[in-house]
Amino acid sequence: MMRRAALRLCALSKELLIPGRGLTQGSQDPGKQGIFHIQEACSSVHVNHVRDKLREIVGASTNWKDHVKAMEERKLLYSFLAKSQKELPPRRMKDSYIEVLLPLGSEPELREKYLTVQNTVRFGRILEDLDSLGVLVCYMHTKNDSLKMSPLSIVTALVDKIDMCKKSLSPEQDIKFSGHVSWVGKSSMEVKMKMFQLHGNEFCPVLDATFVMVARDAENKGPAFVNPLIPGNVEEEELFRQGELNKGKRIAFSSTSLLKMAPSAKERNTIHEMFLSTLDPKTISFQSRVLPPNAVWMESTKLKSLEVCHPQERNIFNRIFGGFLMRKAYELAWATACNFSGSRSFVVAVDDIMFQKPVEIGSLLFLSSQVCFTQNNYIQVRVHSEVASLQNKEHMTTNVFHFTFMSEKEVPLVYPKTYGESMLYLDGQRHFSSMSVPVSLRKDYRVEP
Ligand SMILES: CCCCCCCCCCCCCC(=O)SCCNC(=O)CCNC(=O)[C@H](O)C(C)(C)COP(=O)(O)OP(=O)(O)OC[C@H]1O[C@@H](n2cnc3c(N)ncnc32)[C@H](O)[C@@H]1OP(=O)(O)O
Repeated sequence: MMRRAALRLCALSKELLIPGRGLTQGSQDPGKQGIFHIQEACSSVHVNHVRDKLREIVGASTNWKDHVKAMEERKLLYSFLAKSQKELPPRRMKDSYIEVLLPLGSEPELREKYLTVQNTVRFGRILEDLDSLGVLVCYMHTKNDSLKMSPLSIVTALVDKIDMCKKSLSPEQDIKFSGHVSWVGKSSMEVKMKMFQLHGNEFCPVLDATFVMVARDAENKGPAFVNPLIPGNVEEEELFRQGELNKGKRIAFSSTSLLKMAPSAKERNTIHEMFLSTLDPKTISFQSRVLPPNAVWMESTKLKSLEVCHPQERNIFNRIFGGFLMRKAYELAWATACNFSGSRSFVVAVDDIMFQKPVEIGSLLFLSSQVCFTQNNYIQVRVHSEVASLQNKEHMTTNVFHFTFMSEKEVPLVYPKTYGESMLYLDGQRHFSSMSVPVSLRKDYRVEP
């Protein structure tokens, strides 16, 4: 079995290609828009093949009943892990570059899975595809042709950001994803991905995403070294430098987290002013609170859901697939935004989704969503996810998700009542301010769950 998987891994890059579905469609050629020009990348992987390929690369079982045996086989791969990063051959960005085709236009039978009732594309499904693509990109970067199967378990650690561009997503036009590793640390890899949709004869950009993936040992128990990355030209050097900066920004963002540090003087002032504006002028008391006009209490915006994590939603390492977690959190966030605004809401940005702990199969997944900040038409929604097992009722946080939506009409302000909610408000404001897509871009743009 290991030998078979090895051969498949070696042949991966060639085999994945679909002849005739190349980069050459349209003048907005994603390869040419990208950082490097890839002569040989003239074909795309079909979206349906991505997961199968991932399964083959790590030798994951196709049936749940075989998962223990498959994991036993992976234990034999420990000896293939590098003892240091220096042992591993450096890679270029083009080595990990992949394109994936989601042929919604040319293969209508694919559409059902991606369709919303408003005849747009389900963003939750796109999140799943991005997650799988990100992992496949990393396996391309770390590919070792002499090995039977990859000794690495590559997991999603962070969705750094996803920015939507202005084009609407039609369920009747082909979509293309591209991605490559843009920065590496010792065991972590930053992956940049783009998404394009066919408009007329051109593939036009619709989304930019940056994920961080982490390589772990064969059983996903500890970190594992990944191949160094050597930038090949000035543009790639800039991308690499940006990756380094992103790491620095993440550390800075986390060290000033409101879980660790008090809010800034300006933020404290904001909260105090909000507090004062909710005091009932008729009673001289800190206790009697009334809402100002056109405002709602933050606590009344909450929505919750529960998922039972069945084996069907497993990833290649027999934990719950990160894309599934994102889709579920996104759909709850979207419902929260629509419920709050009373109108349709469209996702604008996703940022800083940290996968703190793996979710075990069989867990109960509790999602809790609330609006934590608003401005004009914008709604910042935070989803907190916790797991508990049937045996052990203790809840453990696994993820915190941040989504920015735009509503069709102006939305009320949200007011925190407690100190904890005030921190949620400020955290939401920080995430909203870090959004990089210019507000003016979003006119004709519709993406839904
Ligand atoms: C089988 C049939 C099904 C087939 C279908 C399946 C679909 C396909 C599925 C495909 C698969 C889809 C994929 C899935 O479904 S993966 C499932 C979703 N993800 C997870 O479950 C991951 C959960 N989290 C963890 O396990 C840990 O927190 C990890 C492992 C992430 C870190 O653990 P820990 O903190 O103990 O690690 P460390 O201290 O040793 O650091 C190691 C490195 O990691 C870097 N780092 C850490 N955190 C972050 C962060 N937040 N941002 C940026 N970087 C971060 C850190 O800087 C360091 O880098 P470097 O200095 O070494 O470079």
